[in-house]
Amino acid sequence: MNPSASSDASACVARLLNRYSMGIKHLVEPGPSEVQLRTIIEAALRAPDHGELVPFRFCVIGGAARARLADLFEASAVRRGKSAESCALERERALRAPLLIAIIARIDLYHPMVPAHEQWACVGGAVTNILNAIHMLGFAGKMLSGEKVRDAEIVGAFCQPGETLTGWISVGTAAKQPGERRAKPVDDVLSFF
Ligand SMILES: Cc1cc2nc3c(=O)[nH]c(=O)nc-3n(C[C@H](O)[C@H](O)[C@H](O)COP(=O)(O)O)c2cc1C
Repeated sequence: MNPSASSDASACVARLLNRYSMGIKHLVEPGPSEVQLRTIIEAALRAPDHGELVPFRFCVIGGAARARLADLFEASAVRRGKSAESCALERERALRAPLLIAIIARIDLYHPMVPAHEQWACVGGAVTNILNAIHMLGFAGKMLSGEKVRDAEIVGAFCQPGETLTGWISVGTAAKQPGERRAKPVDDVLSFF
């Protein structure tokens, strides 16, 4: 550790190492306030962004707007021939958490300097920063996508031409402790050149 790092900074990193996704059925009120939401989006904007392209934008669905999203999710499941049970579950995916953040990628496939994979890396960084900020503010969340991100009607509700609907981060307060997680050893991914 850098000797100039404060004990506060160490505590922050320790907290980051405890970040986990929480299933939507365990996300309850309260969700973040508007001020907290803006902080969360500021964190997203700190993702490493080659060329400062900001290859993403966000659309928040909270309160009564979730019912409109539930209608969209359900109609998509019906179109895909899902069972009544699956269709009901799709409604729940929109209604359970206090708030959802749609992640909309804006990838410039023909950018002369920044290839698409670098822009996607930035989108991933934004998603991670959102999840970390949610966690650091005492909330919990989970990113979900599924087949419906490719449903033309749902895509049309969120995206302009050329944009990609990446999924939704559900956000709320965790109603339970996280379950046991599979260990991911550092040595499996770390080498020195
Ligand atoms: C773009 C993206 C889409 C995802 N879509 C789904 C999904 O549709 N269903 C799912 O179970 N997990 C999905 N995940 C994974 C979960 O959000 C979560 O990361 C995973 O369950 C591991 O949990 P952890 O974040 O606690 O490590 C997605 C993750 C990302 C980044």
